[in-house]
Amino acid sequence: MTPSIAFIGVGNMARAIFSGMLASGYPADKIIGTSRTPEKRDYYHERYGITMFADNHLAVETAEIVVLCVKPAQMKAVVEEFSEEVRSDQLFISVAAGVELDSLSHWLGKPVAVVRSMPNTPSQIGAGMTGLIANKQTTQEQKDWVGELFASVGHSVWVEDEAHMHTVTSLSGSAPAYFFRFLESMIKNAKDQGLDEKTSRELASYAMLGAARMVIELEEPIEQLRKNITSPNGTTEQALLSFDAANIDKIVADAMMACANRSKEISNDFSVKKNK
Ligand SMILES: NC(=O)C1=CN([C@@H]2O[C@H](COP(=O)(O)OP(=O)(O)OC[C@H]3O[C@@H](n4cnc5c(N)ncnc54)[C@H](OP(=O)(O)O)[C@@H]3O)[C@@H](O)[C@H]2O)C=CC1
Ligand SMILES: O=C(O)[C@@H]1CCC=N1
Repeated sequence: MTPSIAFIGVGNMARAIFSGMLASGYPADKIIGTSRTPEKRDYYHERYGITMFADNHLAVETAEIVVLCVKPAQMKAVVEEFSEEVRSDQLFISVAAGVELDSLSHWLGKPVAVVRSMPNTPSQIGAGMTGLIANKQTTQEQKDWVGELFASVGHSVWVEDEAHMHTVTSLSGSAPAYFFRFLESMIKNAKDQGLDEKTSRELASYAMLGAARMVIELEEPIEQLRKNITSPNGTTEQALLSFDAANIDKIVADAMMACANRSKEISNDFSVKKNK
């Protein structure tokens, strides 16, 4: 039987996941969301047909699976507030950056299955990528179910070491924003060169999609795929020389480390272990 699933805190990430689930056939009457804002509750109910509650207690009481989608700084207060309602047969999935399994388990107040995930917003169109790690209370059956849930909105990988979730955040969780930022720069330059916005957007985004599909679908080294485009003394070579002159490896490494380090800071700020 299809389990009922509650999203606590419907914002960008919750919407990306449940709209991907709906598109892949998950019944709307099995999806609950919560928000403190009446207009948002009306909007999500009307737009997606899901049940929207103001009351997190009611959502947790009603659901078999609870997906925690509030901001990291809100997580402790939100979880502790409904912890009385937590049942030991429920499964909790957090999407929050940096918030550790131990902290979530502690705030939930009883031994219960908890999965920490790091999804990304392309889940909204079934093209998500999610990193996952489970606590020891999570059964293989529950892990399989979580795998299926994230498979319905894209792909997922399990990691063994929770420290790797910082890397996952910097590599796939936040990464769509890096690519959007790169596209924004490319489109801006194409417009500066005289092309219109719509044509520039289409050309740049299909080039990005095509490149990503080649990496995924052809089992060739990425370096070789790059070399195949780079004619000696041709046009691409000049662009790549310009990237190298600006030290692209350092630019990317600095950005990814800044992201991963922020994830570590969030972990430290909310860690039950470290703040005992
Ligand atoms: N956006 C992304 O790309 C990704 C985000 N994440 C994680 O997802 C989580 C949410 O991020 P995001 O969706 O971007 O943030 P949003 O601000 O878009 O969504 C959070 C939502 O939580 C709701 N909320 C806050 N407090 C409560 C409460 N007490 N009860 C019910 N609802 C509440 C807010 O709605 P209201 O004020 O109406 O209640 C808000 O819409 C974060 O922990 C983030 O780390 C993870 C991976 C990627
Ligand atoms: O920026 C953030 O904190 C969230 C987590 C990963 C993507 N967005």
